[in-house]
Amino acid sequence: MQPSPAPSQELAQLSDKKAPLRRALWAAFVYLLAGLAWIAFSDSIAESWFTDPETLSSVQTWKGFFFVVTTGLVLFIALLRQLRKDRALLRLQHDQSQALRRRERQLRVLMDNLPGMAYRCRYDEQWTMLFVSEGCTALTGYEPYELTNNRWVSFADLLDEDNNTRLSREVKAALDKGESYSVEYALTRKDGSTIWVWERGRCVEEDPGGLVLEGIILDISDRKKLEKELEELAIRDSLTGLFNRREMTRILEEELARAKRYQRPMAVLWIDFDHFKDVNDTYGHAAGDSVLVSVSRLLKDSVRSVDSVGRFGGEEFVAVLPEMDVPGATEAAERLRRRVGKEPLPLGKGTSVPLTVSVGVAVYPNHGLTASKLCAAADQAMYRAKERGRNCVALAHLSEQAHNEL
Ligand SMILES: Nc1nc2c(ncn2[C@@H]2O[C@H](COP(=O)(O)OP(=O)(O)OP(=O)(O)O)[C@@H](O)[C@H]2O)c(=O)[nH]1
Repeated sequence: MQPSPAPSQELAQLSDKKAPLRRALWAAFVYLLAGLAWIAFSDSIAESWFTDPETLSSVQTWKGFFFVVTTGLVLFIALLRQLRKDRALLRLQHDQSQALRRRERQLRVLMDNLPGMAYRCRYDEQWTMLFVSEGCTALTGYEPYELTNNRWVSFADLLDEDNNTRLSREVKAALDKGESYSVEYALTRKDGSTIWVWERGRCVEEDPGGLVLEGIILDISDRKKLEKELEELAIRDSLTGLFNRREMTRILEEELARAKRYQRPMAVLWIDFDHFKDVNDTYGHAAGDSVLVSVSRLLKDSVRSVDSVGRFGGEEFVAVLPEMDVPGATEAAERLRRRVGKEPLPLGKGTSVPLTVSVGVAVYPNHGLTASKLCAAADQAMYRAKERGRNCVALAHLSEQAHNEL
C-alpha cells in the first residue's frame, strides 16, 4: 500500500493551484512524445522487417490497432485510478461533513442543556459577545441575538461598576499568567432582578480585532443564598434571631477598637430578666420561649441602628452602644427597662405576662479598657441591680485605671 502523504505535504499540494495544470500538461507531453516516437520509429522498423507491401500494409493496420488499444488501455487505467481517487475523496468529504455535523449537533445539545450560558466574546470594555448559547435567555432574560454584538445591550451593561472592575481585574490577572480565570459576581437580568453567577473561561485565540475569550457562566444564586443563610446561622441565635454570643463578642471587640482609635466612649448594657424561672415554671418552657422572642424584638426596636443587640445565653441579653458616654448609656438602659416593664409580654395563645429586667451598664473607658473587663463590669453591675430589688439600672464601678486618672 502506498503511504499517504504527510498532512503538511497534503496542505502544500492543496494550496498549489497550478498543480493540476502542470500534471495535465505533463501527461499530454508524455502522450505526445510516445505518439510521435511510435509514429517515427514503428513505421521504419516495420518497413525494415516486412518488405512485402501487402504484409507491410496489414502490419501497419495492426500497428494502428495496437496503438489505439494500448493508448486506450493506458487512458482507461489512468481514468479509472483518478475516478476511484475522486470517489474515495468524495466519500471522505461526505463522511467528514457528516461527522462534523454530528459533532456540531452534539455540541449544540450540550451547550443548550448547560445550566448556564456558553460564550465567546471579545476582550474589550463591553465584553462584546460574538456567540452566546441558548442558555442566555434563562440566565440573563435576554435572547441570544439581543446580546450578540451588543445589539440591544452589551454584557458590561449587565454588571455594575464594582462587579465589572472585579471581573476585568480577574480576567487580566489570568491572561497575564496565561491561565484560565474563574470569578463570581452579581449580574442584573433583563427584568431588573439580580443574580449571582460564576464564570470560568480562558483566552483562546487572537483574531484581527484583538483577544477572544471563551467560557461558561453559571447561575449560583441558590448556592450564594445558602452560603448567606449559613453565615447568618453562624452569627445568629436560633430562637430569637438576635446576634449570638460569638458574634456579639466580635462586634464588641470591633467597636472597642474603633472607640480606642477615635478616642470616643462606648457602652455595654447587660440585660437580665427578673424571675424568669417563674415564667417557665408557671406557663411552661414554650411560653418562656415566646417571651424571649418578643422581648428580643422589643430590645432591637428600642436601640439605634448603629447599636447591636445579642443574646449571650439563657435570658441574658447584651447591647453594644457605640459613641455612648455614661449619662447617655444610663439613659438608654433606663429607657429599655421602662419599655420592657411597660407592657405585659405575650406568651402565645393570647395570654401575656408582666416582666421586668435588671440592667448593668459599663462604659469605655470609665469601667474597663478591654472587652472582657467591660463585660465583667456590666455583668457585676447587673447583679447589683438584682440585689437592689430588680427592675432597675446599675452603673459599673470605675475601673482602677479610670479611678486613678479621674
Ligand atoms: N423558655 C426558656 N427558658 C430559658 C432559656 N434559657 C434559659 N431559660 C430559663 O431561664 C431561667 C433562668 O433562671 P435563673 O437563672 O434562676 O434566674 P431568674 O429566674 O430569672 O431569676 P433572677 O435572674 O435572679 O431574677 C431558668 O429557668 C432557665 O431554664 C430558653 O432558651 N428558653
